[in-house]
Amino acid sequence: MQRAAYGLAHAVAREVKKRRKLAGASVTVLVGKGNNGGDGLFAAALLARRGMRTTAVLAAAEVHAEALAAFVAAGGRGVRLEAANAEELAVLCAGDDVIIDALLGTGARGGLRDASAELVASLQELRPRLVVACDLPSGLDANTGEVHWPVLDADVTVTFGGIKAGLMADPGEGCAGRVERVPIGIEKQLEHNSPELRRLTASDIGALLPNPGRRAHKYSRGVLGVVAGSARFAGAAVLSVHAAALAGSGMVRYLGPQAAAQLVLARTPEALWETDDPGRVQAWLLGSGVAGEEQLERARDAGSSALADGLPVIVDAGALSLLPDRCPPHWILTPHAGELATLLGSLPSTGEVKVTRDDVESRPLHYVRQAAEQTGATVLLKGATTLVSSPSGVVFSQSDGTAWMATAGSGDVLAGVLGALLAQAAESINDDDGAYARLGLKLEDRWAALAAVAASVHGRAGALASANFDGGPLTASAIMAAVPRVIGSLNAEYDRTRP
Ligand SMILES: NC(=O)C1=CN([C@@H]2O[C@H](COP(=O)(O)OP(=O)(O)OC[C@H]3O[C@@H](n4cnc5c(N)ncnc54)[C@H](OP(=O)(O)O)[C@@H]3O)[C@@H](O)[C@H]2O)[C@@H](O)CC1
Ligand SMILES: [K+]
Repeated sequence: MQRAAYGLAHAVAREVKKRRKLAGASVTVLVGKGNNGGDGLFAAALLARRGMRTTAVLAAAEVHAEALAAFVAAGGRGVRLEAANAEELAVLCAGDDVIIDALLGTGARGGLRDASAELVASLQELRPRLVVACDLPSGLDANTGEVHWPVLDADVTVTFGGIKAGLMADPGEGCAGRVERVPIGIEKQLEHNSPELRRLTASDIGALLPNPGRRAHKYSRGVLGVVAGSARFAGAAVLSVHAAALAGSGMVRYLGPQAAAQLVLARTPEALWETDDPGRVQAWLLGSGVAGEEQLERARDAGSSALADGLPVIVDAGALSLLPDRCPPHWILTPHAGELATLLGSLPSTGEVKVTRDDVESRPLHYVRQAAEQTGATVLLKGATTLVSSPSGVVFSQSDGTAWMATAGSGDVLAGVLGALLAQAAESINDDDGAYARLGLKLEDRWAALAAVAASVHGRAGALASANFDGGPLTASAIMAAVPRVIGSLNAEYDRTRP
């Protein structure tokens, strides 16, 4: 607990010092009855000793006794929270330089109640200057990222030991701000619990990105077949094919109506337009912008032959209605929340329960796992945080992008990037015993890991492109244009640092 409190106090002091002098700055810690409140009080005691004006709002009749004694001994002032003073205290706290949220931690059942809920709801409206959450924002489920409102949005979350799953899945991650981990000596124990939710780091991604060998030629580099776009949504074909070319496929074969093909070839003269049997491909991308019977039929045919030949397939947008009864794990579905709700509703195994877009958005981790389990496919659920579930239940979470990436065509670019990686990795992924094994990835979870690599490359490309415009807005084309540089720098960084 002392290590946790020290780490928390250190982070709070650093954040305050970015804005003003520490001595004389005001901090209020919101204290619940458990050890989370204890961490908050010990941290506040350390901050009091560094000259901050410290107040503790005690939200329970009994709080961590030893921590309260340390806090009082350091000169801190305690105020008891009651229904009658919740609003008034909210106004007072909102004027502070920083608030520490130590109401509920990993021992919480459900969300904030009564006066605590009232205090936090009012505070959230008053938009405090700086909020640091102790371990996790109170009201978050540490294991799922599900949220019991109200929650006080944190600027920084200082979390102890391992990064909880609930800080890597929305809507929880969206409340946590920047997450910082403080090691407290229990990390070795955590490593032995099989990690069910993983986030790949830049060096993991560098290790998994396909790299052409010297003897590579365009066929060995991975040929991607694409059934995307339609007369109405031709842009999806243009974007997905071009993104696939930029992300390193050896060749892209496009199948679709002439009008869309002309636009595809105008943007990507390297692509081939196939009017009948497309010949050899290593992987398929089906569905982005696909509409109308003729193009759906092409997607259906390509899907059937891929299934027969054991080829990996990305199933996006329009093709999500064409799934076989059971998909293999090397079929990667790429829905957004609304499409996932529709997909779940269409599966006989879901039964009578109606799943809505809102349901998926409030419990993305739950539903992405459910979809992977029910379909047998790997499922990539797009969002600010992208979750990829392997049918085994192992989930990857990547959150490398910017909010500007929620723009038309962004998903088509992701599908193209994933297609390129899949085509390049298809022939080696099952017998690769190096990179994947070194990261402790089981054979069955490799497709999910590769999809997470694509999500991260896409996110990083968006972040880089936006940074090029000083953090400004993006088009899908701008995201796409940054993809080669992101892949290049991840590879270069990995080469510099690899073991
Ligand atoms: N684990 C570790 O190794 C380390 C843990 N550390 C720290 O400990 C924290 C976990 O502490 P914790 O277990 O005491 O849980 P925490 O959330 O503070 O209190 C829960 C208490 O509140 C109650 N309660 C429950 N739900 C409620 C609700 N909705 N509304 C109101 N009350 C509610 C419930 O009591 P009950 O109602 O059951 O009597 C329960 O006793 C963790 O987040 C981290 O900060 C670190 O110091 C380092 C090492
Ligand atoms: K907390």
